[in-house]
Amino acid sequence: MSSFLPEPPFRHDQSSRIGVLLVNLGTPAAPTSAAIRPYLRQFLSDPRVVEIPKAAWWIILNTFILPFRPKKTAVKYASVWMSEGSPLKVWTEKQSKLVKGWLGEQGHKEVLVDYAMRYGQPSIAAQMDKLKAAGCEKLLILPLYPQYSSSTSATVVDEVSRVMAGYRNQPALRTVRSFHDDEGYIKALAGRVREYWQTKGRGNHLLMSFHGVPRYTLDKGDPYHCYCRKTGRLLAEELDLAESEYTVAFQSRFGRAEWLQPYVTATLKQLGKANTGRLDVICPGFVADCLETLEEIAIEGKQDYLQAGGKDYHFIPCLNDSPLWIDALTALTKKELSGWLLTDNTAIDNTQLCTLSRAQALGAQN
Ligand SMILES: C=CC1=C(C)c2cc3[nH]c(cc4nc(cc5[nH]c(cc1n2)c(C)c5CCC(=O)O)C(CCC(=O)O)=C4C)c(C)c3C=C
Ligand SMILES: [Fe+2]
Ligand SMILES: [Fe+2]
Repeated sequence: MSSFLPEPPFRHDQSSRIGVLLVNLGTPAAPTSAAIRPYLRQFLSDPRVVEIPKAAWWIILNTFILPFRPKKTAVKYASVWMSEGSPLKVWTEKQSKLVKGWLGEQGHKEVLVDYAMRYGQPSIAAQMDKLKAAGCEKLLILPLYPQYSSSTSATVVDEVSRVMAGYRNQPALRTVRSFHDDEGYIKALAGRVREYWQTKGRGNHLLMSFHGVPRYTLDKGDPYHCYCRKTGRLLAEELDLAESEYTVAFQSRFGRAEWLQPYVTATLKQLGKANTGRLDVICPGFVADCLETLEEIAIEGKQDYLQAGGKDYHFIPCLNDSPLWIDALTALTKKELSGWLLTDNTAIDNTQLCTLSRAQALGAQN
């Protein structure tokens, strides 16, 4: 028997559309251990995320992590939960609505934009099905991780490929690999910092905190570390910062293995002890605020810094729905859709010119 899914009958009257799927990591449906456990199980069972032999990891996960971690994390999630839900979901959903609206305003009504989560809901499979059912024969997958890594963007592509493999009527597919040095993204980050400085004053030092990954992934050729460093350098250049005015560090270490260094906790203690005075902190690797920025950096990070002797600590919010970022994300989407958009000038003009001159030529013959 065929393993390919049945498709609805081909519709001759439906015009072809383009689907854009923004994909973020995922988040539990509620700040409770009951909701966190299945989310963590799915997330931490991904071999791209934890590269330990399957059987050994299964025992560790089910004996030492899943029975305890959800309860501890629930308290942290509760401290940052918004009235509309998890911050990661709230901001990601808003970003997809804004990009759809801004593309529509620019005349690209054939483009449908939605979002999915790699772990939890809405799933990549459900959202790809939805876009396909709405007539999308072309699909752009945009993982909302500026810095490519095997544990982020690649696992999104794995899941998209798995879903594609079940389709009889596959859409054309494009994926965005990394946008760590995209001009619009860097300018949006710089704009976020400048806007903060204008309203709240400016600190003596800027800490750029990126999510960490295990050190062995760098040794095995994952470019994530280099991409984070490059984003940091470009942001510093855009803000005219000297090397002594900023630090790049890595947060959210998980487990006992070595992760990318310097660790953010050690850096905060060092900066606090060194009489830095006021410290500003931004998380450029997260385009939406989430547990890791609002709890780990804005709350815990502040405690670490002040306890070490730091005087004043300011967390600069992530890009979220800032207009410069929505502009950048819309521009990035359009760049990646180049040649697909109906109003793509070069493509349309060429066809029209060609059709016109051919029609004229035929007209001249008759
Ligand atoms: C921004 C990129 C991210 C990378 C790289 C990343 C790697 C990575 N993460 C873990 C373990 C956990 N991460 C958790 C939360 C979390 N991680 C990211 C992003 C990256 N992770 C985000 C956006 C979030 C927040 C989700 C939210 O709901 O707000 C968690 C869950 C929280 C907790 O229990 O601490 C874990 C666990 C590993 C092992 C890893 C390795 C490559
Ligand atoms: Fe590097
Ligand atoms: Fe993480």
